[in-house]
Amino acid sequence: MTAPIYDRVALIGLGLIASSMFWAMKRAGLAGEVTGYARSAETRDTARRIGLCDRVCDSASEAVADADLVVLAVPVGAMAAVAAEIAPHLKPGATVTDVGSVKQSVIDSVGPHIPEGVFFVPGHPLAGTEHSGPESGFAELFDNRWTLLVPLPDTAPEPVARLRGLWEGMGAHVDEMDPAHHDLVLAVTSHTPHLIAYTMVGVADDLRRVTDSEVIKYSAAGFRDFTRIAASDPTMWRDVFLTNKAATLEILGRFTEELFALQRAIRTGDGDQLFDYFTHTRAIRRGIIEAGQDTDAPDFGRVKAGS
Ligand SMILES: NC(=O)c1ccc[n+]([C@@H]2O[C@H](COP(=O)([O-])OP(=O)(O)OC[C@H]3O[C@@H](n4cnc5c(N)ncnc54)[C@H](O)[C@@H]3O)[C@@H](O)[C@H]2O)c1
Ligand SMILES: O=C(O)C(=O)C[C@]1(C(=O)O)C=C[C@@H](O)C=C1
Repeated sequence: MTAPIYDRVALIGLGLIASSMFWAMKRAGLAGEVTGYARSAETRDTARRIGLCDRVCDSASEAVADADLVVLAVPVGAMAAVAAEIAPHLKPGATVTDVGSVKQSVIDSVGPHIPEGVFFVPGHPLAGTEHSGPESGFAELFDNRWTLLVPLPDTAPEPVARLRGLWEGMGAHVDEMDPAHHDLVLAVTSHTPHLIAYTMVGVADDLRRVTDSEVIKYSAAGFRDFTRIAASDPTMWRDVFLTNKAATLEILGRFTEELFALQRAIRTGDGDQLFDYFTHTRAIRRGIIEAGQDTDAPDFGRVKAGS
């Protein structure tokens, strides 16, 4: 057990990420008292029942009063309203952070509500599952995963370093990034892949009458992964695409160009083009594993051994 990094932490929104943070903070003794608030009474009741948070409050203002760290863990589209609601109740010297999947829009919509004397350090843990709600969290979610902090240029270093310490204590590796770069990188690695998964599952569903239930019965690993991802929370993902519009449209444009090129290769029977393309992408995957950037990968040992 380490000494607490923050005496009082307030979690606003009690879903997958907030509940995982609570269990991870408790695991390592990183916070004194943790208060929590969620909009629905049902979620607050569930939180009380499962011991999520030391104190579940019936208003956001009560939860943040006297907190040294306030974590906004609601869908990106709800961040601004929550920030406006808590702003008058924040303690001078406190830090407000968020865990939203998009950063520029959170900075633009939350930033103006943060009072003078309160620090705002946006963040994003690159870890999640397709599950949501207060019962979906677990202490190990952030272990060995990245969290990106996106501090504003004029933020003092101390609150950033302290928040970094919290994430490291919860098991994460931490890096800093500027918001535009964050949003572009995530459009490639997370947002567009989710859209592709949603689309592929939609296509399979359209064909349901033709394929009967075979799509599910004979589901190969690739499609099963798509269905898992496509089960993710609709509110969260609606907000991601509405708020990271430019970057996802840019990546989708490039994606469809590549897709059309492959479609043409299939139609014209250009096996060389298909083979070269797949050889190239296989090399990218192997490069990631050889660089030790995905040690969780099941094929880590095999690729390392050169098979
Ligand atoms: N799920 C993931 O994989 C993942 C990963 C990293 C970051 N994120 C981001 O973390 C944030 C939370 O995601 P999650 O997966 O924990 O979601 P979740 O759906 O599990 O939980 C969201 C919580 O916010 C509450 N809420 C919604 N609107 C609210 C409002 N206006 N006021 C107060 N509470 C409100 C909900 O009731 C719920 O308790 C999102 O911004 C998301 O983009 C999610
Ligand atoms: O593992 C999953 O289920 C996720 O989708 C997690 C995931 C991702 O795309 O990697 C989803 C959204 C986030 O903002 C961060 C992580």
